[in-house]
Formats: sequence, structure tokens, C-alpha cells
Amino acid sequence: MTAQAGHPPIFALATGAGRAAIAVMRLSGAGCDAILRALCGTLPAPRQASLRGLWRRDDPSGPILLDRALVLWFPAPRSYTGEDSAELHLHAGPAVIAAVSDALVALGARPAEPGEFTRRAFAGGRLDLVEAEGIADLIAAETEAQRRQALDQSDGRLSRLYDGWAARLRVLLAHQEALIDFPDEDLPPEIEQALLDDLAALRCEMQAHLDDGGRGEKLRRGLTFAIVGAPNVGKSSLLNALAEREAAIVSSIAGTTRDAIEVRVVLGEVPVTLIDTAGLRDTQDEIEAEGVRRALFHVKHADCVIAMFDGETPPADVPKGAILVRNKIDLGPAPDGAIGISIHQDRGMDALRAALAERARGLTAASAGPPLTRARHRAAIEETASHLTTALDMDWPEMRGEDMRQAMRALGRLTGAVGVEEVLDTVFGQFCIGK
Ligand SMILES: Nc1nc2c(c(=O)[nH]1)N(C=O)[C@@H](CNc1ccc(C(=O)N[C@@H](CCC(=O)O)C(=O)O)cc1)CN2
Ligand SMILES: Nc1nc2c(ncn2[C@@H]2O[C@H](COP(=O)(O)OP(=O)(O)OP(=O)(O)O)[C@@H](O)[C@H]2O)c(=O)[nH]1
Ligand SMILES: [Mg+2]
Repeated sequence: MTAQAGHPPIFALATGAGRAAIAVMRLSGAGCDAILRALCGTLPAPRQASLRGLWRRDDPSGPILLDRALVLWFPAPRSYTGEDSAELHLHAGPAVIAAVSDALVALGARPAEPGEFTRRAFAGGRLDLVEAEGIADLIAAETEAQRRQALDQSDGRLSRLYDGWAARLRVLLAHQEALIDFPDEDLPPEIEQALLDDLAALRCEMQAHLDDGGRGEKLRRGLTFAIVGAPNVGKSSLLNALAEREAAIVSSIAGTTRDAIEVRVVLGEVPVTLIDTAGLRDTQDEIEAEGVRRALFHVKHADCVIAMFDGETPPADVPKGAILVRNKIDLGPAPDGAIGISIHQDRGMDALRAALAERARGLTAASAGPPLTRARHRAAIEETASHLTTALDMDWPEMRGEDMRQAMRALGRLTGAVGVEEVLDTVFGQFCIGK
């Protein structure tokens, strides 16, 4: 093959494993045109699906037909990566995929790394890092709310917020440089005050974005709700009812559950891990005592505690914000402030599900503007805001510029405007192969 400008050709199966009608093999990079010609004779018209035989032509006994496939050709720059790209819509099947992969390797392409296609799209300026992360989240989304948040992010809503901040900071930095060119005595105080006000306003917006209770991060990751209470109140019965399967052992013996049992459900369009825990009590049993320790750990770390009891009065030491649930209302009424249910008689369960969904939505619902969705973003914005704080605290105007520049750099790393290789490896390493 002749040497080509641009990135070398890569290929990967873009569709998942398992039985399917079609498997999409994606190909991108310089020299894709030559590979396609070798494989299927002529290049299809750009962006039009064309049926082609795929041939291996390097066998001494003559050409071998590998598959009849729909082939798409995307000449640069109108492709996902921005490079010359192609798709082969193959008959899904291990032997077809293996034969076509071998043929592509023989023609000079190599298997792609995870996220390498999107990394090339980033390198070509077709999307920024925050948008690329949005695409990874879109593929990972399991619920409607996650899908909406990820699609907004991949569409550039969050990037526009961050780019807007960077643009304002750039202007303020220019003002700052102009300011220090004034001789001391001529320094117009109102101009300097305006700069400080703008800087403070920017810092304040960043702080508000940071102080949103981690809503976007919680939606992206999913929540944990812990079911806790005294032994035998029906915690495992509730887990099973909400999970709609017998995930945990239920018995009339107090102290049945020891290990924390986790079940994934969807409440209010948010993925929630429900955790059933050991009944809280003093116990001599070593195993049960460990179960109680784990239960207390979950009380501390869960996004919401479902505090369950089965008598007339709630327990005294219920954590703040817990959802109080009185089970076994077939035996007696629920006190004020508690949701009454009977798992045996299937009473009150809709009201409980509604309250849990409401809580899940409340913990994750976006406030004004697109939310922060990742620890990486949080760290970068915290760093930016802290440089702005330092800049604002400077007594000498000449000293402000350096911190403002560092704030700019931290923001630049966020969207990838300032490239740092190690950031890219972390971001794209999280993708699946073929994306
Ligand atoms: N078959 C197939 N389906 C797919 C994708 C794909 O690559 N192939 N996608 C990706 O993974 C997603 C769609 N995203 C895409 C984004 C941009 C371009 C693209 O070629 N853009 C060019 C041309 C646009 C045009 O012709 O109007 C461009 O923006 O310049 C393709 C897919 C989901 N579905
Ligand atoms: N009367 C009545 N009994 C119930 C109800 N729900 C559960 N039970 C019974 O209460 C007993 C304890 O239920 P579990 O779900 O095992 O209770 P638990 O809180 O997980 O208990 P530990 O794991 O020991 O802490 C079982 O015999 C259940 O059948 C209910 O709505 N009404
Ligand atoms: Mg139990």
C-alpha cells in the first residue's frame, strides 16, 4: 500500500455481540477508499447503501467471496470521524466477521482501540471532550431521564455553558492585561472594579453549578436507596415486592437477612439500587453483628433511607430525610408521617412507589441550565473557581493575570480545547470498541 496522509485505517465491529440479523463493521482512516475498492470492486456512491460482494483476492486459487453486504462510503469530511470512512453491513455471524476482519488486516487496516473512532472525531474538531463523554453516556443510558441528559450533553448544551465561561474569562484576561499597562496613578478605579465584579460574577455562576447537590452525577450513576429497620418488620419482603422477584429470603425468624442484598430497579426514570439490609439490633451472633455493621454503613452512604417499622410508633433514631414506612397495616394503622403498607395484602404499594419515584426525581432533576455530570468536570471547575478566588484576593492587579490564565487552562482541559494526552486516554478508554 502507498503511504497516506492522515491517520492509518482502523476497523471494528460497531454492533454488539450476540445473535442478530446484521453486524456493522466500521472502517475509518486514510486509505479506506483503496481498501473498499480491493474488497468490493468499485466505491459505492457517497453515503448511499449499495449491495456489494466482498472478496478476498489474495488467494492463489482465485478470488473468494466472503459475504454479500450493504456497503456505505463516507468520503472525508462528511463522516462521523471526519475522515474517509465506510460501513459494511454484514450478515451477523462469527465466521463472516472473522473472514472480513482478516481481509481488512490483509489490506492494511488494524483493529481499533476502545473509543478510537470518537477520539478521531475529537482530533478532527467534530466534537469536544464533554460532547464525546455525552455520547458514551448516551450508549450507557438505561432510562429516559439518563437518555435526555446524555443527549443534551452530546448535543453541546453543557459545552456551550463551559465555552461561554471560557470566552468571558478570555475577555476579562485581555482587560486585565490592558489594565496593568496603565501607569499606577492613571489606573481608572471604575474599570478595575468592573473587571473584579465580572470575575466575581463568573466565579459565582461556577459555584452555583458546583453546588447543585450532584444531581447530574447522581442521574448518570444511579441512586442507592437502603431499606433499614428492626428485624422482622418486612424489609426483605419489600425488596422482593419492589423488585418483583424473590431476590431475598423472607422468614418469620428475626435476623434472617445478614448480607446486604442489592437489586436494580427504575424509579421516576432514575436507575436505583435498592439495598435490603440486616435488621438493626444488638446481637451476640458474630455474623449478624457484621450484617448490622453493613446496614449502618448503608444508612450513612445511601442517597435515601427507607426506614421501615411494623408497630404503632416509628423508631426514635430515624435519620433525617428518611422515608418512613409502616408495614403490616393489616395488623394496625400507620401513624402520621409514615406511608402505610401491607405487603401481604398489597395495600399502599402504589403510594409508596410514587413517593420513592418522587424522591428519585427530586434528587436528580435538573435545576436551571445543563447539570454537571462527571467527577472530571467537577474537578476542573473547582480548580477554575479556586484560581478565580485567588485572583480576586490579590491586592496587586499585576498578580491577577497568572491565576486567571491558570483558570483558563483548567477550563480548556475540561472541553479539550487545551489538549493533555493523559486526559484523552482516560476519556476515550471508557468507550466500547467500535465507538
Ligand atoms: N449506520 C450508522 N448509524 C449511526 C451512526 C453511524 O456512524 N452509522 N452514528 C454514529 O456513531 C450515530 C449517528 N451519528 C452520526 C453523526 C454524524 C455522521 C456523519 O457522517 N456526519 C457527516 C455527514 C452529515 C450529512 O451527510 O448530512 C457530517 O456531519 O459532516 C454520521 C452519523 C448513530 N447511528
Ligand atoms: N402481617 C404481615 N406480615 C408481613 C407483612 N410483610 C411481611 N410480613 C411477614 O413478616 C415476616 C418478616 O418478613 P421479612 O421480610 O423477612 O422481614 P425482614 O425485615 O427482612 O427481617 P430480617 O431480615 O430478619 O431483618 C415474614 O414472616 C413475613 O411474611 C405484612 O404486610 N403483613
Ligand atoms: Mg430480611
